Amino acid sequence: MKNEFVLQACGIHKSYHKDRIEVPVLRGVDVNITAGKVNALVGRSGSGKSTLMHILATLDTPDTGEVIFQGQRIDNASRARRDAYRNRDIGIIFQFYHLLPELSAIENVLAPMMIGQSLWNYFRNRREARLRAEAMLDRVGLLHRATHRPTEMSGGEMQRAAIARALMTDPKLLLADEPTGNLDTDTGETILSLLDQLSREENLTIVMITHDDAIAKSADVCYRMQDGLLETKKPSRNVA
Ligand SMILES: Nc1ncnc2c1ncn2[C@@H]1O[C@H](COP(=O)(O)OP(=O)(O)OP(=O)(O)O)[C@@H](O)[C@H]1O
Repeated sequence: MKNEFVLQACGIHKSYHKDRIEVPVLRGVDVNITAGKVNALVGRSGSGKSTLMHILATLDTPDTGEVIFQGQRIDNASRARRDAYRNRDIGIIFQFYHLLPELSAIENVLAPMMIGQSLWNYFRNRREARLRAEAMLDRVGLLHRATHRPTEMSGGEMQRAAIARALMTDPKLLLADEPTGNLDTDTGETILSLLDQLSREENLTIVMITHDDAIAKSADVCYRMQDGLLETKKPSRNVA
């Protein structure tokens, strides 16, 4: 089926080396990320979820194996192509938001455009970028906090700002590493519903890493990381 899987990884092996001892983490991971769905990668702490996410984001390279985005290999693509993939094709959000403390919410949303000068080419001019930033803050329900700095926002608001920043280039795919890991249960649920809504309304594919089975079960598709391998795909909402 064309485009059923927006992102695929096959035969991913990854070991770390510490004090000349090999620490195998991924031992042949295969994953097919279903387009337009919320895909959860669940596993206990230390099982290798973040390692896999970094490889999917091309922030790290596998020892062996392939990462394929929209049918094209991305793990061994040129540096320029990998940069474009990270900066435009996908959005990334993290547990601790990674906002710059001295910038307001809207400046944080615009920050990747300021730092990566080439990203300015994505917009015709600064005004267009600013309008897009305002629209994305509005999309995540944070426009009323546009001028607030991170210390003047709640955890949920900071994560909304990070989501708005990730949406700036209209990515196909959002990678989320424990997006609710630093939030209380209720705030976490509102962020999960926002991600769910974005997936359904914008046809955005979401890959969400979590150690929490309850969160994983709320996803459309769930994969479990165990002993360096990813268990077969299951429709999580049907799992007891
Ligand atoms: N740079 C490194 N050098 C050596 N070992 C590492 C390194 N980074 C991670 N590890 C080890 O690799 C394993 C997997 O780490 P990873 O962060 O991918 O797990 P995780 O499932 O995301 O865990 P958590 O849910 O606690 O964040 C862990 O046992 C960790 O100690």
